[in-house]
Amino acid sequence: MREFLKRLPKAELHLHIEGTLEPELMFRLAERNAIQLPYASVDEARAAYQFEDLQSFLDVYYQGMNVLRGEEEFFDLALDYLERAHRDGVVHVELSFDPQAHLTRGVGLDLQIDGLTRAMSEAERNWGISSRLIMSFLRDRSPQEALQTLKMATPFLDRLAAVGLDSAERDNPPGRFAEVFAQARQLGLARIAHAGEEGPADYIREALDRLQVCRIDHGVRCLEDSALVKELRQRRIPLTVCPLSNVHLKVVDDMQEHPLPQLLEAGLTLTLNSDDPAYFGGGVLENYLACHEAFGWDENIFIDLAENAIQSAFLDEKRRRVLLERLNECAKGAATP
Ligand SMILES: Nc1ncnc2[nH]cnc12
Ligand SMILES: [Zn+2]
Repeated sequence: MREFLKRLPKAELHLHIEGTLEPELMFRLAERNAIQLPYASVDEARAAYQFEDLQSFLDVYYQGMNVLRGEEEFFDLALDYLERAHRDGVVHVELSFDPQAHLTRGVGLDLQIDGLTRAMSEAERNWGISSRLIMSFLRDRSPQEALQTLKMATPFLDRLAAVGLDSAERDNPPGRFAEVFAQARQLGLARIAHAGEEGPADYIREALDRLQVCRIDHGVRCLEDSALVKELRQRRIPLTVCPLSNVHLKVVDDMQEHPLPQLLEAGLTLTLNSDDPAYFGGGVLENYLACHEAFGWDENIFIDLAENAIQSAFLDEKRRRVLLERLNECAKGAATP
């Protein structure tokens, strides 16, 4: 199955580029910039990646990104990840970044976006992998700061596919960000938001109604509201589910307890993603494999999920057709049901 899942042309729609920072690269970048890390070694850093919930992870995640000081570090981070993704059979990535987490450390938005997009172009040239950039607002900071960040992004709008909303979900409902999402909409940007990861099903509804999002990141708690499930199904709103992340952040006890089979049974448009692969035990391929091991899913289910991701991606129609064609070729070689 690993070989089949590796060959399957996968699109990844939920990926925080800062969450791809492997300890090896963290140490290299720390040395380059003479930064003292709170870990004595790569092994010690990895051993510290034990989380109780989303907040305990975010504390480590924001600390780790301290080594990203200039354009070169953003470039190295993204190129390092895109090469790994390519080796795992990922053909398209939509990578989110958290500009406020860098602006507050004095790193300019131009350096962040230049470094990331330079790596994205190089990855496309080197390995044929396509990618888009999503600018996320931090929901545990003020709506005013999000508005300022959007304003700052005006010169770079042509390099952004969408805006997103992430960070600590509890007690930070999406509605707080209605104004900045309305402005993003007026600027022609698509909108997505994390909702229903740790927060209640109501936050998913609020993201749909007040932020007018076209995709929900996570969304696993939608099952608590059957009317919402019906709406998500009827409107074919994609959920970008990240099973290994949910296990590592104790949203669920283990893979066997993950609600993915119920979400599938409910007829929802699901995609599988890695969220923060450096912290949660692997990339998108490992997430596909974990589902095979936990639920016994066969090739046909993974073909459907891979198709959902390609159909739900911010892709031009020509590239979408190419990827669907590659998926078809791969499916022909798969076992028939
Ligand atoms: N899983 C997650 N939830 C919310 N914000 C995040 N930022 C990085 N990973 C995240
Ligand atoms: Zn996420």
